Amino acid sequence: METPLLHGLGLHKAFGPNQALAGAGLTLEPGEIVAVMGPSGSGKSTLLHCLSGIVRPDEGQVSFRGRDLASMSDAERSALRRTEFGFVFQFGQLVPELTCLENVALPLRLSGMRRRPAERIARGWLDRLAVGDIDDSTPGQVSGGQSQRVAMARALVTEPSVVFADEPTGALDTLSGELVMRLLSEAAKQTDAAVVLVTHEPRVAAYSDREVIVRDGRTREPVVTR
Ligand SMILES: Nc1ncnc2c1ncn2[C@@H]1O[C@H](COP(=O)(O)OP(=O)(O)OP(=O)(O)O)[C@@H](O)[C@H]1O
Repeated sequence: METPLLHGLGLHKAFGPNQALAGAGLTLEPGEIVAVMGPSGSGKSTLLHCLSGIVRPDEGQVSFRGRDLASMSDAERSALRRTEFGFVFQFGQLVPELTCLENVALPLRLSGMRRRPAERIARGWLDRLAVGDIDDSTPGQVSGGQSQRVAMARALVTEPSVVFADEPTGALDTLSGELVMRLLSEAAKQTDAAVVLVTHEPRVAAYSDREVIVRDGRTREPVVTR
Protein backbone atom coordinates (compact mmCIF):
# COMPACT_ATOMS: atom_id res chain seq x y z
CA MET A 1 0.00 0.00 0.00
CA GLU A 2 1.29 3.48 -0.84
CA THR A 3 2.15 5.86 1.97
CA PRO A 4 -0.72 8.34 2.44
CA LEU A 5 0.02 12.04 2.08
CA LEU A 6 -1.12 12.77 5.61
CA HIS A 7 -2.05 10.25 8.26
CA GLY A 8 -3.29 10.85 11.79
CA LEU A 9 -3.99 7.89 14.04
CA GLY A 10 -5.20 7.43 17.64
CA LEU A 11 -5.08 11.15 18.38
CA HIS A 12 -5.82 12.22 21.95
CA LYS A 13 -5.69 15.80 23.18
CA ALA A 14 -6.95 17.25 26.46
CA PHE A 15 -7.16 20.90 27.49
CA GLY A 16 -7.31 20.62 31.28
CA PRO A 17 -10.42 18.56 32.05
CA ASN A 18 -11.68 18.93 28.44
CA GLN A 19 -10.93 15.85 26.36
CA ALA A 20 -11.01 17.48 22.90
CA LEU A 21 -9.77 14.39 21.03
CA ALA A 22 -10.18 10.82 22.22
CA GLY A 23 -8.77 8.57 19.50
CA ALA A 24 -9.45 10.54 16.31
CA GLY A 25 -7.73 9.76 13.03
CA LEU A 26 -7.78 10.78 9.39
CA THR A 27 -6.01 9.69 6.23
CA LEU A 28 -5.60 12.05 3.32
CA GLU A 29 -4.55 11.20 -0.22
CA PRO A 30 -3.07 13.74 -2.66
CA GLY A 31 -5.65 16.01 -4.25
CA GLU A 32 -8.48 14.76 -2.06
CA ILE A 33 -10.99 17.16 -0.46
CA VAL A 34 -12.23 15.84 2.90
CA ALA A 35 -14.97 17.61 4.84
CA VAL A 36 -14.69 17.27 8.62
CA MET A 37 -18.14 17.68 10.13
CA GLY A 38 -19.74 17.21 13.53
CA PRO A 39 -21.39 19.08 16.40
CA SER A 40 -19.94 22.20 17.98
CA GLY A 41 -17.19 21.34 20.45
CA SER A 42 -16.74 17.81 19.07
CA GLY A 43 -13.05 18.36 18.33
CA LYS A 44 -12.96 19.33 14.63
CA SER A 45 -10.62 22.31 14.98
CA THR A 46 -8.37 20.45 17.41
CA LEU A 47 -8.10 17.61 14.89
CA LEU A 48 -7.13 20.11 12.18
CA HIS A 49 -4.55 21.70 14.51
CA CYS A 50 -3.02 18.29 15.35
CA LEU A 51 -2.92 17.21 11.70
CA SER A 52 -1.21 20.45 10.68
CA GLY A 53 1.37 20.35 13.48
CA ILE A 54 0.05 23.46 15.22
CA VAL A 55 -0.91 21.42 18.31
CA ARG A 56 1.02 18.41 19.55
CA PRO A 57 -1.32 15.54 20.48
CA ASP A 58 -0.99 13.95 23.94
CA GLU A 59 -1.14 10.53 22.32
CA GLY A 60 -1.21 9.22 18.78
CA GLN A 61 0.78 10.01 15.69
CA VAL A 62 0.62 12.30 12.68
CA SER A 63 2.79 11.61 9.69
CA PHE A 64 3.27 13.57 6.48
CA ARG A 65 4.54 11.52 3.52
CA GLY A 66 5.45 8.83 6.06
CA ARG A 67 7.44 11.14 8.38
CA ASP A 68 6.28 11.46 11.98
CA LEU A 69 5.71 15.15 12.77
CA ALA A 70 6.83 14.52 16.37
CA SER A 71 10.25 13.35 15.15
CA MET A 72 10.88 16.69 13.40
CA SER A 73 12.59 19.65 15.02
CA ASP A 74 10.53 22.82 15.56
CA ALA A 75 12.37 24.39 12.62
CA GLU A 76 11.55 21.43 10.35
CA ARG A 77 7.89 21.53 11.38
CA SER A 78 7.75 25.29 10.72
CA ALA A 79 9.35 24.81 7.32
CA LEU A 80 6.83 22.06 6.54
CA ARG A 81 3.94 24.35 7.48
CA ARG A 82 5.37 27.16 5.35
CA THR A 83 6.09 25.13 2.23
CA GLU A 84 3.70 22.16 2.18
CA PHE A 85 0.66 23.45 4.08
CA GLY A 86 -1.70 26.35 3.43
CA PHE A 87 -4.19 27.70 5.97
CA VAL A 88 -7.55 29.45 5.68
CA PHE A 89 -9.57 30.36 8.76
CA GLN A 90 -13.10 31.64 9.30
CA PHE A 91 -11.99 35.25 9.40
CA GLY A 92 -9.31 35.56 6.70
CA GLN A 93 -6.67 36.81 9.15
CA LEU A 94 -5.04 38.98 6.55
CA VAL A 95 -2.47 41.54 7.68
CA PRO A 96 -4.56 44.75 7.83
CA GLU A 97 -1.67 47.12 7.04
CA LEU A 98 -0.73 45.35 3.80
CA THR A 99 -2.56 45.52 0.48
CA CYS A 100 -4.33 42.41 -0.80
CA LEU A 101 -1.48 41.85 -3.26
CA GLU A 102 1.15 42.17 -0.52
CA ASN A 103 -0.82 39.77 1.68
CA VAL A 104 -0.85 37.11 -1.02
CA ALA A 105 2.84 37.65 -1.82
CA LEU A 106 3.78 37.39 1.87
CA PRO A 107 4.36 33.59 2.11
CA LEU A 108 6.67 33.79 -0.91
CA ARG A 109 8.53 36.79 0.54
CA LEU A 110 8.92 34.90 3.85
CA SER A 111 10.49 32.04 1.90
CA GLY A 112 13.05 34.48 0.52
CA MET A 113 11.59 35.34 -2.90
CA ARG A 114 12.22 38.87 -4.16
CA ARG A 115 9.33 41.31 -4.26
CA ARG A 116 8.80 41.54 -8.01
CA PRO A 117 8.53 37.80 -8.82
CA ALA A 118 6.55 37.20 -5.61
CA GLU A 119 4.02 39.89 -6.56
CA ARG A 120 3.78 38.59 -10.11
CA ILE A 121 2.84 35.11 -8.85
CA ALA A 122 0.51 36.64 -6.23
CA ARG A 123 -1.27 38.68 -8.91
CA GLY A 124 -1.88 35.47 -10.88
CA TRP A 125 -3.55 33.92 -7.83
CA LEU A 126 -5.71 36.99 -7.19
CA ASP A 127 -6.87 36.74 -10.82
CA ARG A 128 -7.60 33.02 -10.49
CA LEU A 129 -9.75 33.70 -7.46
CA ALA A 130 -11.54 36.53 -9.28
CA VAL A 131 -10.24 39.30 -7.01
CA GLY A 132 -7.55 40.73 -9.30
CA ASP A 133 -9.28 44.12 -9.23
CA ILE A 134 -8.70 44.70 -5.49
CA ASP A 135 -4.94 44.15 -5.44
CA ASP A 136 -4.21 47.68 -4.16
CA SER A 137 -6.95 47.70 -1.50
CA THR A 138 -6.28 46.85 2.12
CA PRO A 139 -8.38 44.08 3.74
CA GLY A 140 -10.48 46.69 5.58
CA GLN A 141 -11.64 48.14 2.25
CA VAL A 142 -13.06 44.92 0.76
CA SER A 143 -16.08 42.67 1.44
CA GLY A 144 -15.96 39.52 3.58
CA GLY A 145 -16.26 37.29 0.51
CA GLN A 146 -13.47 39.12 -1.30
CA SER A 147 -11.26 39.01 1.77
CA GLN A 148 -11.79 35.21 2.05
CA ARG A 149 -10.80 34.81 -1.60
CA VAL A 150 -7.64 36.82 -0.91
CA ALA A 151 -6.96 34.56 2.10
CA MET A 152 -7.37 31.55 -0.19
CA ALA A 153 -5.01 33.03 -2.74
CA ARG A 154 -2.50 33.48 0.09
CA ALA A 155 -2.98 29.85 1.18
CA LEU A 156 -2.50 28.57 -2.38
CA VAL A 157 0.32 30.83 -3.57
CA THR A 158 3.07 28.43 -2.44
CA GLU A 159 1.21 25.55 -4.16
CA PRO A 160 0.96 23.55 -0.93
CA SER A 161 0.16 19.82 -0.88
CA VAL A 162 -2.47 20.32 1.83
CA VAL A 163 -4.80 23.24 2.51
CA PHE A 164 -6.33 23.31 5.99
CA ALA A 165 -9.54 25.31 5.94
CA ASP A 166 -11.39 25.87 9.23
CA GLU A 167 -14.94 27.11 8.57
CA PRO A 168 -13.73 29.17 5.58
CA THR A 169 -17.28 30.23 4.71
CA GLY A 170 -18.57 30.55 8.28
CA ALA A 171 -18.72 34.34 8.17
CA LEU A 172 -20.13 34.62 4.62
CA ASP A 173 -23.61 34.71 3.14
CA THR A 174 -24.70 31.65 1.14
CA LEU A 175 -23.85 33.08 -2.27
CA SER A 176 -20.34 34.29 -1.32
CA GLY A 177 -19.75 31.01 0.51
CA GLU A 178 -20.64 28.99 -2.57
CA LEU A 179 -18.33 31.09 -4.76
CA VAL A 180 -15.45 30.76 -2.29
CA MET A 181 -15.95 26.97 -2.17
CA ARG A 182 -16.24 26.62 -5.93
CA LEU A 183 -13.03 28.59 -6.45
CA LEU A 184 -11.19 26.73 -3.67
CA SER A 185 -12.17 23.30 -4.97
CA GLU A 186 -11.27 24.25 -8.56
CA ALA A 187 -7.90 25.67 -7.53
CA ALA A 188 -7.18 22.64 -5.33
CA LYS A 189 -7.99 20.23 -8.17
CA GLN A 190 -5.85 22.21 -10.62
CA THR A 191 -2.80 22.18 -8.33
CA ASP A 192 -3.49 18.67 -6.91
CA ALA A 193 -3.68 20.10 -3.38
CA ALA A 194 -5.56 18.05 -0.80
CA VAL A 195 -7.98 19.98 1.43
CA VAL A 196 -9.06 19.32 5.01
CA LEU A 197 -12.24 21.33 5.28
CA VAL A 198 -13.88 21.85 8.68
CA THR A 199 -17.48 22.92 8.23
CA HIS A 200 -20.93 22.82 9.79
CA GLU A 201 -22.66 23.37 6.48
CA PRO A 202 -23.79 20.47 4.27
CA ARG A 203 -23.78 22.84 1.25
CA VAL A 204 -20.09 23.46 1.84
CA ALA A 205 -19.33 19.80 2.51
CA ALA A 206 -20.95 19.02 -0.85
CA TYR A 207 -17.73 20.30 -2.47
CA SER A 208 -15.73 17.51 -0.82
CA ASP A 209 -14.88 14.06 -2.14
CA ARG A 210 -15.80 12.50 1.20
CA GLU A 211 -16.94 13.36 4.68
CA VAL A 212 -15.60 12.41 8.10
CA ILE A 213 -17.74 12.93 11.20
CA VAL A 214 -16.20 13.93 14.53
CA ARG A 215 -18.21 13.19 17.66
CA ASP A 216 -16.89 13.40 21.22
CA GLY A 217 -13.33 13.59 19.95
CA ARG A 218 -13.56 10.48 17.80
CA THR A 219 -13.78 10.25 14.03
CA ARG A 220 -16.22 8.05 12.23
CA GLU A 221 -15.16 6.51 8.97
CA PRO A 222 -16.39 8.17 5.79
CA VAL A 223 -20.14 8.00 5.49
CA VAL A 224 -20.42 9.42 1.98
CA THR A 225 -18.28 8.58 -1.02
CA ARG A 226 -18.98 10.48 -4.19
N1 LIG B 1 -7.08 26.07 23.51
C1 LIG B 1 -8.05 25.47 24.20
N2 LIG B 1 -8.12 25.59 25.55
C2 LIG B 1 -9.09 24.97 26.25
N3 LIG B 1 -10.05 24.20 25.69
C3 LIG B 1 -10.04 24.05 24.36
C4 LIG B 1 -9.05 24.68 23.54
N4 LIG B 1 -9.29 24.33 22.25
C5 LIG B 1 -10.38 23.55 22.27
N5 LIG B 1 -10.84 23.37 23.53
C6 LIG B 1 -11.98 22.55 23.94
O1 LIG B 1 -11.89 21.30 23.27
C7 LIG B 1 -13.16 20.86 22.81
C8 LIG B 1 -13.12 20.71 21.30
O2 LIG B 1 -12.95 22.01 20.70
P1 LIG B 1 -12.82 22.24 19.14
O3 LIG B 1 -12.65 23.71 18.94
O4 LIG B 1 -11.81 21.33 18.60
O5 LIG B 1 -14.26 21.77 18.63
P2 LIG B 1 -15.00 22.09 17.26
O6 LIG B 1 -15.71 20.83 16.89
O7 LIG B 1 -14.05 22.65 16.29
O8 LIG B 1 -16.05 23.19 17.73
P3 LIG B 1 -16.78 24.36 16.87
O9 LIG B 1 -17.56 23.65 15.81
O10 LIG B 1 -17.67 25.00 17.89
O11 LIG B 1 -15.71 25.25 16.36
C9 LIG B 1 -14.17 21.90 23.29
O12 LIG B 1 -14.70 21.44 24.50
C10 LIG B 1 -13.31 23.14 23.48
O13 LIG B 1 -13.87 23.98 24.47
